Amino acid sequence: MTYKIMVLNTGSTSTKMAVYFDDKKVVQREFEHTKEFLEKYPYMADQLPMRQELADDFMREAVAEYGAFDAIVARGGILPPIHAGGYEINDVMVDYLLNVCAEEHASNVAACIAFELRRKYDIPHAYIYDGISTDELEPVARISGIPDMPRVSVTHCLNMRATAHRAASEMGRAYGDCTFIIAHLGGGISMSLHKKGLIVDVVGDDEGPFSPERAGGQQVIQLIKYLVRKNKTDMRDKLRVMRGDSGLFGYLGTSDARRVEQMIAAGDEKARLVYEAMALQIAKFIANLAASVCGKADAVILTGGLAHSKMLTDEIERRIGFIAPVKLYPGENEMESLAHGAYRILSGSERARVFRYDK
Ligand SMILES: Nc1ncnc2c1ncn2[C@@H]1O[C@H](COP(=O)(O)OP(=O)(O)OP(=O)(O)O)[C@@H](O)[C@H]1O
Ligand SMILES: CCCC(=O)O
Repeated sequence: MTYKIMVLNTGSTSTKMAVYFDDKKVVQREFEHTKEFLEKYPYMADQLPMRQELADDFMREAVAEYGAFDAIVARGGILPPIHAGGYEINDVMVDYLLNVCAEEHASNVAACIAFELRRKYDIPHAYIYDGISTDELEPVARISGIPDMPRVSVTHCLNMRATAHRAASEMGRAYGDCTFIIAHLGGGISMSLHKKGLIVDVVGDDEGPFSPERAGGQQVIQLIKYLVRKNKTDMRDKLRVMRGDSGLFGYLGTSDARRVEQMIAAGDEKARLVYEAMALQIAKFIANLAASVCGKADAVILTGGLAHSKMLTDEIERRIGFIAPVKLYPGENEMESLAHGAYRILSGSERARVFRYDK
């Protein structure tokens, strides 16, 4: 039997959908949303009807072409801490994402759309997989310094965990036997430490290096003073400082690293300084995770779109090559990772969990 799987990924600048038969991609479509276009939606939830309509159109065409689907799988949003792997999307999860979650993130609407498509097209299952709030931190990694504000794990878990499995398999080893430090270098940057099959420590996108469009970790007192000075009053304004308006974009007016490299090649010294600073910060936070395992890692893995950049990866490797061999897995493979997760659940090698939330 062949499983038909619809994949849905709502990103900050696009809505991507794909049809998979088992673990093979049949077709993918990407709907781009420009920054200017999205400006008219004050909150992420406001984008729901627009993205829902796009997804519905694609779903309708896909059902007409391929018949009924067995599952739809969506990128998980900012949920309370969850386990790695798959969860069945239920009304509790949708209610949390729409009405409880205070943090804006493009992936928050994916599960809501998938739940509705499941109902409308009578699809037996709707899942999220390796959601961004996957949290397997060791107790020692939870201690933040503020007793009633423990560290949480919010990362590009989907790509990093899939990449860790791929690297282990290419090394002829079981994932659970490897220790990897993984850096997802995308529009946002986050990192994770994989040990004995668990993600035991992380560097979140708001505590690590700055990235093409995000601020990364800051000197906290300076940040508080800055937000007050700039009169950033509501949560959305504050979050835009952290995610969207900062990083390469804030300094150089572009979040496209390829453009930044062209600027450097043309002799732009500011672009060179900022790009070098980003590489240095990435290297420092990789070393930060190395401390958690006393430097005993099997590999440092660089993934995400920026891992295509030789200028950047060479500079990172120059600084942290002493920790472990550096492996490159450029790109983000999110659609494939979602589809493969759903396929493993449908074919019985993994089980989907039930999402619960106690108010
Ligand atoms: N060949 C390349 N050389 C240098 N940089 C590249 C290359 N290809 C992509 N990038 C850069 O990678 C970054 C985007 O990475 P990616 O596509 O993984 O991020 P995203 O999906 O937009 O965001 P996120 O990963 O936070 O969800 C951009 O800065 C882009 O310019
Ligand atoms: C760091 C949170 C994951 C994401 O932004 O995609």
